[in-house]
Amino acid sequence: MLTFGHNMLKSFRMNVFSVSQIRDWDAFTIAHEPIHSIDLMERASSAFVRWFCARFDDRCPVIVFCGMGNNGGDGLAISRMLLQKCYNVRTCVVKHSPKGSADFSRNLERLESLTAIEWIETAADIPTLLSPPIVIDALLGSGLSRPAEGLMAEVIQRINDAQTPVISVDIAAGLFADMPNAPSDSIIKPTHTVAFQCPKLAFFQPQCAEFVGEWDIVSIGLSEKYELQTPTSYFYTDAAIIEPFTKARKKYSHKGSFGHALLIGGSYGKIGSIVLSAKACLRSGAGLLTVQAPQCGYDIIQTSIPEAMVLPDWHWRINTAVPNIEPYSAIGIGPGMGQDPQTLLMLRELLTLLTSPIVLDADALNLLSKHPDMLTILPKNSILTPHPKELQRLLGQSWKDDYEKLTLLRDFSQKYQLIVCLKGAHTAVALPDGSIHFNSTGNPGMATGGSGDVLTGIITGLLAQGMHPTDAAVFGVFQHGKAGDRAAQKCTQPALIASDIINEMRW
Ligand SMILES: NC(=O)C1=CN([C@@H]2O[C@H](COP(=O)(O)OP(=O)(O)OC[C@H]3O[C@@H](n4cnc5c(N)ncnc54)[C@H](OP(=O)(O)O)[C@@H]3O)[C@@H](O)[C@H]2O)[C@@H](O)CC1
Ligand SMILES: Nc1ncnc2c1ncn2[C@@H]1O[C@H](COP(=O)(O)OP(=O)(O)O)[C@@H](O)[C@H]1O
Ligand SMILES: [K+]
Repeated sequence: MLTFGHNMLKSFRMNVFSVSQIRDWDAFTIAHEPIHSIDLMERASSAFVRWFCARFDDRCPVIVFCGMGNNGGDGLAISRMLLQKCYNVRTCVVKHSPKGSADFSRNLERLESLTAIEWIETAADIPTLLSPPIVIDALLGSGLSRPAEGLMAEVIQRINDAQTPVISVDIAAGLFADMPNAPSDSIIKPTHTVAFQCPKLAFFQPQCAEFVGEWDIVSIGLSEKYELQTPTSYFYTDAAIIEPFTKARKKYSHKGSFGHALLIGGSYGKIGSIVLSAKACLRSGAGLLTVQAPQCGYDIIQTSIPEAMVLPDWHWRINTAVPNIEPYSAIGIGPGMGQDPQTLLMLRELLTLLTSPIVLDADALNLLSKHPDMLTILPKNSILTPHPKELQRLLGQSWKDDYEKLTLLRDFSQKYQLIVCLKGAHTAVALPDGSIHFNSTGNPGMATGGSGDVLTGIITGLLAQGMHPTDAAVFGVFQHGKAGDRAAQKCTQPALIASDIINEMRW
């Protein structure tokens, strides 16, 4: 009867590899394509140059700072290509090592025949960045083996002090790609990072935000075979996710074909939360929706969402009644619900009745945090949508850095076999198989009361239509952010309110 059922996520995601996997990917491509490493560097550099030239014209003076590893080699090749396109380019190389990598040295020879290289051997050699050029940072890439120190740290500091756009090649110099830096480390603060082939884990960590800036991925044609055969736990959900879910509705489908969702929430003064969830749930395509809310919400919901049915609680201010769950294909609970002891009893009783996954948000999560024994009775693949504070409460502990946060998130999701959507920029969806899926959509305009309630409604609506819980979570998070992006385009980020996200939902 329902449209979706099996997990379609598998073939529509981008892998996020570790540094050592990226190194192996490089080597695999070199061996199997086959291609010489110097030609792969040429491919990477021209991909960067295409990105660059599409955004900055040849009137902008450019200064390329290079190290002596392969990231520096990229920088030298980028300098040559920009010179050949008539850009005004200076190339500075930081002499941090007696000898450069082989491909660095080849590119040095190639560039020296076109222009003079400025060597930085002491702090006195660092050029003054007075009339701000655009800086290209090819100082250090994914091969960073220790924090930048000495002369390298000095160069990084001087670039950061200059008020100028900085574009990092592959990753900002000094930033570890997949482990935490110390707070005192010297790291470039780029306006943009242009990464080769796949994002680095650091790009998704709030603590790395100023060391990443805006980022883009450029393809450099690394082996598809390697990507398919190499296991990873981290994935990036980009626009390709939409493809399998954009099927037209069948001609003779009817409202019964698209499930019946039940949303439980709202309390006196917070009926708006469940109204937002309800509207989003209907817009997600659910065939029917019932909302269970306290008596005080009855008129509000009937008036503001005539499309929804209402199951009023006998209690005026809070939810207390355990619903008959039989008619519903999915249930979402929590927005605006409050944490009254009677509501807790209802939640506990409801959980014992469930046989299929449920969506839990807001106060349902807070009640779970206070009574963690209930976590063990949640059906496998139930979907939790905490923001970081709610996650902290669920875990009963905080984390020392964002990398530890991901480990704790994964352990929690695997321990209880739950899907956990940790909300924020790049919402991280942790699945019971141990994988974590970072979202690509959304914007800071969505940091406004009610945005999360909208997400609960969307995921519940997708689940009600029979979508696999994994797909409902990852796809729902993606579409929620996408609608938020459309809304921000229309009304700007500060003016965006949660209702705008609902109004911009499209499938
Ligand atoms: N597959 C791809 O994506 C492709 C990647 N490519 C490019 O290769 C880059 C990775 O290159 P990479 O491995 O040579 O490393 P890179 O970052 O240049 O630095 C290593 C050098 O720096 C040194 N060093 C380390 N830490 C240091 C520190 N703190 N302070 C000072 N020195 C330090 C280290 O020497 P060590 O002293 O550790 O022996 C070594 O000499 C990658 O980011 C991308 O730009 C493309 O060309 C082709 C396709
Ligand atoms: N800076 C941001 N970038 C992208 N998305 C964001 C950002 N801030 C918040 N969001 C999104 O907005 C929603 C906020 O949810 P939540 O914190 O639960 O808000 P509320 O409780 O007010 O509904 C989440 O889906 C989150 O991913
Ligand atoms: K770099």
